Amino acid sequence: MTNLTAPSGHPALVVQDLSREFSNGSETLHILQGVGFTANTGEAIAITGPSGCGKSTLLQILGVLDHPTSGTVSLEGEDPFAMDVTQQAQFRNEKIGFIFQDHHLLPQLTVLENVLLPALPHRGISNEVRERALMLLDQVGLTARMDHKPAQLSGGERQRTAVCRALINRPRLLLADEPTGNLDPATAETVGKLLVALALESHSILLCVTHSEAMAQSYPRRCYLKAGQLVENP
Ligand SMILES: Nc1ncnc2c1ncn2[C@@H]1O[C@H](COP(=O)(O)OP(=O)(O)OP(=O)(O)O)[C@@H](O)[C@H]1O
Repeated sequence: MTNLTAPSGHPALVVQDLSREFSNGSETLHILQGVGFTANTGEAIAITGPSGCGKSTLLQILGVLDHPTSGTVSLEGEDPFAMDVTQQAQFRNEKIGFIFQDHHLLPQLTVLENVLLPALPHRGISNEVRERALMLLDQVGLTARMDHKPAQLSGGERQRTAVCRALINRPRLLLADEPTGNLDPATAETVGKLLVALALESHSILLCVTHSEAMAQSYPRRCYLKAGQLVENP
């Protein structure tokens, strides 16, 4: 399914037969129905599909913020759903980066402090971590803004900060849910390109849910979620 292989010869991310059901009173909603795919380090995959088909649900499961009804997920050989909640929290913090439609920055912290935040429980704020934060901020053009608070930034600047924050720990898996959905088309294109470039440079797997056909077309690999199934390169 993929061209690249991880050093071990196994795909870095293996998703098998993933299902998710929700109970709404007497009704059972079958949202994901046997989703399976593999991805390797350095891959960027766009995920599209109709509203309500389960795109966010899939990202929530892969980000260990939700759990599957059945099926398995393996990231670099680790199964997060075989872990207890403390191990899951550590796994999430160390291995996964998130970018949402809304920036979710903490308003009382500066841009730099927001970017450094995920490193605190993981590695602490060493010189190396601080240098990485400064390097990321430089790459997204926010060096001059690093002491500003989120309220002082534009929407695009806030999302660029969120991209840096998601990448500070060099996550193995970067999950982006409509990351440019609140931005105007030109800013969306800029932020979208930065996201892909920085994810690849950080050797992450990027999974990006988008409603933007233009953004999806710019990805080397595209998947479509429909009727609970994930289809490659529609
Ligand atoms: N906790 C829950 N309980 C019951 N139903 C849920 C729950 N979470 C999600 N759903 C349902 O699962 C379906 C898929 O939701 P999801 O948010 O994953 O879709 P989506 O493809 O991301 O949609 P959109 O493109 O509109 O954001 C929806 O019908 C939603 O109502």
